[in-house]
Amino acid sequence: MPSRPAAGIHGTKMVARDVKVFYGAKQALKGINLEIQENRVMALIGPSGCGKSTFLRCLNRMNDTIENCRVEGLIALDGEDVYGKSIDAVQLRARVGMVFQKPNPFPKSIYDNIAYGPRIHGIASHRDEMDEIVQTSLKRAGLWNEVKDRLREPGTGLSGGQQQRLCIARAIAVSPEVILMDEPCSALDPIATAHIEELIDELRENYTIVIVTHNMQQAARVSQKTAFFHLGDMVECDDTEEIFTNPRDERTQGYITGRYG
Ligand SMILES: Nc1ncnc2c1ncn2[C@@H]1O[C@H](COP(=O)(O)OP(=O)(O)OP(=O)(O)O)[C@@H](O)[C@H]1O
Repeated sequence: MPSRPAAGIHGTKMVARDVKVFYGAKQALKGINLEIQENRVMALIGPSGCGKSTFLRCLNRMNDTIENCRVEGLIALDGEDVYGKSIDAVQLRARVGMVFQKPNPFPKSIYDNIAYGPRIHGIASHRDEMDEIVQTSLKRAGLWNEVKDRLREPGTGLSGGQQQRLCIARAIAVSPEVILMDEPCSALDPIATAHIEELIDELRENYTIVIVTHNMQQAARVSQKTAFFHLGDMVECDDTEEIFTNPRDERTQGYITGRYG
């Protein structure tokens, strides 16, 4: 296996500058500045309600779908403002895919769950090409061997852990550059969780990953960078090891030692 690139040589994939988010009159994010490096996993941690999911949803404009939500500031992908007028949110979400807390396969076959995105984005023109995409996506998500003989069966018939890997395969099928994961293991048992964590580690060779997690061990296991959020602020962001062994801010220290949150 080729050795992983050393820390520090990863380019910046996404940037947040002074990002503020409001739900009606209530401010949920107070001016977030963050850089997300490519081919790395960034974990977003912090007490419930601090704004982790809100921030994650800014990165692929999922907040657009929430009626009273307003976003200010800059979010850039490869230097381009994702809220810019020329950016189509559907195309953006193909580049910045998302996996949710609860596995949410479509009520379709395993095959069609994967083929759905490539179909609507016109990615495959022939059946053979689509078969190839389905197979590659399921392989990358570590699910192929378990489902290759039942591709026409419903995705909802899989176990929870398999369904989550199906959702990851579905995200991968449209060749995203960034994958956002919002507590992807919280509905899974420890074995399925270990499987997803291994997968995340493999996926970072090809994708940039941002994961929200409440599980501190998980953040420590899967991420190279960690950002700690508190009451709508991003308090500190550093190498994961540094955050967990030598945090600079006492709020981070309080959270990782379990004093609150
Ligand atoms: N759709 C919404 N409408 C109104 N307020 C919202 C909405 N979504 C989130 N909020 C509020 O914004 C703040 C941040 O919420 P968010 O879900 O981003 O936090 P979080 O850190 O992801 O929390 P958790 O860890 O509990 O999932 C909270 O005060 C929450 O109540």
